[in-house]
Amino acid sequence: MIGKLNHVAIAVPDLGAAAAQYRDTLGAHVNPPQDEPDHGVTVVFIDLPNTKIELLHPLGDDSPIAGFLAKNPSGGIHHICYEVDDIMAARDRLTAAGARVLGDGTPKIGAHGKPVLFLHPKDFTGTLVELEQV
Ligand SMILES: CC[C@H](C(=O)O)C(=O)SCCNC(=O)CCNC(=O)[C@H](O)C(C)(C)COP(=O)(O)OP(=O)(O)OC[C@H]1O[C@@H](n2cnc3c(N)ncnc32)[C@H](O)[C@@H]1OP(=O)(O)O
Ligand SMILES: [Co+2]
Repeated sequence: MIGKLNHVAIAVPDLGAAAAQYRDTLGAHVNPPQDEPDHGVTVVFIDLPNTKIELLHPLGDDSPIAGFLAKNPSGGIHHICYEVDDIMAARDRLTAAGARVLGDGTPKIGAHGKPVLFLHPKDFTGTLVELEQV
């Protein structure tokens, strides 16, 4: 069911500083910031030869990553995103297996304009998993 690793997301306290570090210190191709109000974050995608890094910063008062950054003020790896062919079939398979799909189970449109879902970290060895239909 899960396919390629689409991205690894890192929550950061200072988006500009983190983007500059990836651009200048690590020499990576850094894309401009994208506000994603529907998700409560601003994201910066960094293109790597085999996947992407997604830098995340809270947007608005009710960001789902605010708690994570409060617990990890220097930032940290927030989630990993796997690609799936059929997100509804994936959701139904995961729900049947007893995994918690976050929200009401209805995919949202993510930063790449594709449907995404999130799975509770406590059900996947302490790791927040995002699925993106490609
Ligand atoms: C623009 C879309 C973009 C894209 O790629 O397209 C995105 O990726 S948007 C990314 C931001 N959106 C989300 O993360 C949505 C899903 N996340 C959530 O709903 C919350 O973050 C949630 C429910 C995972 C955690 O929320 P919160 O921290 O407020 O809840 P708790 O404090 O109750 O946490 C419960 C429990 O889980 C641990 N936790 C929280 N976040 C993470 C994490 N990222 N990785 C691992 N573990 C996490 C937290 O420490 C609690 O554990 P406990 O042992 O009980 O302390
Ligand atoms: Co993501």
